[in-house]
Amino acid sequence: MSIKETGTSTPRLPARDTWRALYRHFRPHRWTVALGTLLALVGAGTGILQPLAAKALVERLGQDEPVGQVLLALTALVVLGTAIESVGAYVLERTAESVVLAARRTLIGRLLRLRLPEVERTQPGDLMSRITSDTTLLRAVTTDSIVSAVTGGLAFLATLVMMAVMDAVLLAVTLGVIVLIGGAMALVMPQISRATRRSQEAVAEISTRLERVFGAFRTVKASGAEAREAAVVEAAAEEAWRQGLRSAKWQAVSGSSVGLAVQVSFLAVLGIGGARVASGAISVADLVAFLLYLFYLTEPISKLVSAATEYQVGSAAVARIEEAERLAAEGPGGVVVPAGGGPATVVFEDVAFRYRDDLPHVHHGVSFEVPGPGMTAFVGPSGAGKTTVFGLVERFYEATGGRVLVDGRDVRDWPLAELRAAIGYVEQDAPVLAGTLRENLCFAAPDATEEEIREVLRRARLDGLVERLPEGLETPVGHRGSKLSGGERQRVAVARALLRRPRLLLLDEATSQLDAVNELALRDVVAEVAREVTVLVVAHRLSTVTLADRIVVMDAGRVRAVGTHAELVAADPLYGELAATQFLTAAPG
Ligand SMILES: Nc1ncnc2c1ncn2[C@@H]1O[C@H](COP(=O)(O)OP(=O)(O)OP(=O)(O)O)[C@@H](O)[C@H]1O
Repeated sequence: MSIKETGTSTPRLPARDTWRALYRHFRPHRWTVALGTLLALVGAGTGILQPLAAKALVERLGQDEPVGQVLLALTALVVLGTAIESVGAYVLERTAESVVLAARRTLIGRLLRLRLPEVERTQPGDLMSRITSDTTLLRAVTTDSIVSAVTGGLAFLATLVMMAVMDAVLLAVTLGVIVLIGGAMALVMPQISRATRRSQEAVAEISTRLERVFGAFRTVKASGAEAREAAVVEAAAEEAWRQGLRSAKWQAVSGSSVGLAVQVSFLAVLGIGGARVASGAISVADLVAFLLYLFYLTEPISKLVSAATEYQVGSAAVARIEEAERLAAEGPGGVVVPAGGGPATVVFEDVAFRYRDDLPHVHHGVSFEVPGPGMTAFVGPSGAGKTTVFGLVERFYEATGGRVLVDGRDVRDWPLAELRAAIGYVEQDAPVLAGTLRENLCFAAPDATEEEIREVLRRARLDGLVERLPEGLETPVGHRGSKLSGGERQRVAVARALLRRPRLLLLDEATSQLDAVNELALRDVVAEVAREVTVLVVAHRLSTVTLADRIVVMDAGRVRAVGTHAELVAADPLYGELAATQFLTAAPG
């Protein structure tokens, strides 16, 4: 698998897998594509009948016979042919759109359920471009190219039969030339696929880079990095352009090779056919008819070549789509109504954990017990593994050793959605999503009533803010809540978690200081909640831990002491040292 943290090079799928993957996208639409193909054939058939009708019309005119009926038939043929062709074109376009929609649906469903470690080793911009850009390349290969292959293939075979009837020797000459030039084209085709793949990777790189810039726009500006970042995005855009040109060049080569095949065949047939006419093997009329058929071959061969070209483009896209679909995802989620019940218990039994196989362990046998309710604070130097505890409780990651128990049940045995429904989680940097304040509050509890929202706003001391905002709860908060202050964002995140009515609240305290009034207010809210609910806080401030019923002191991936503030000040030198600074996050010791 190669959707990497840096670079997005996609491996080429083996030909059999490409076929299988493309067929999977095409299969649900096979009957509509068949209908589209049939309509295209019928449309072409009425086209062939039109000259016959025109001929009949002219003959009747010459013989002074009534032409009303023939004229009517001719008009009907023209109208019918046009109508059938447009219906056929619509059916195919519609199918193409449906193929893209189905591929997008599958990818969206999959990517939104990705496991966290998978997301962390990929680039969001790259994943997004697989949904938006790569899927569109499936359009042609699952519809137009099939119609071209079928209609072109049939016309090609029919013409060959006619040519065989005329003269088998000249047919062999023609086929010889076509096979030669076809062989040369087989070498060109993979170039189109490679260029398309690289072009798509460059497009993904543009998304990735832009995502990085807009994700930290203030920092980009403050660092004066606009020009440097623009240059990198432009370089990716230029690479997409370069690869687009490469693909166009190879497509032009393959397109012109059709003309070349026919021209060379023409000369070969003319030479050999002339000799056969001279020897009396065939007549001049046969030779002329054969040459006419030869030129008639141009269109079907063009269709076959364009089908093969579209296949190459599609195979590049399908490789990138397949790759994203194979990333590890969690089971189906869905909104689970919290089962209710009392405060949860949390137990860590000798938990060992590392984020990746190639990284050192972050937890080396972490053990503690949290009987609900009440507040348990986790303190320790930065990087000690406190936030990681929350990641394991939520089962964003799985322990590599030991057990994590919630309510006495291993988190691996919980239905995931049910486990998470029991938990309210406030991340350290309190993410707020683009959208309105109401959408943010109800994000974890879509069915919350107005009364519940009002109550939670009051508890999180957000009621004043809502009154001040011009559109109240319906005010948009900007990308990542950029229109709110840091403290407001934090309180929105707490309110959101509370609205979920959790049995277990995980609160990762922000390292930045809230203003004194808000800090006290938030502390009171958490203390109040802790009376009924199990609250785990990664604490960075002394004011938080003094309220805690239990403090877990962590250091370098181990629990070094558990106790109350008074007990730990007396018994644990590291805690004593941290507490003396008032601010509980020290540099790793
Ligand atoms: N997603 C991740 N992938 C790889 N390593 C990670 C990841 N998250 C954290 N780490 C590493 O794991 C270690 C523990 O991180 P953790 O966030 O649990 O520390 P912490 O005790 O909460 O620190 P702080 O108080 O600074 O928030 C750190 O060394 C960190 O670099």
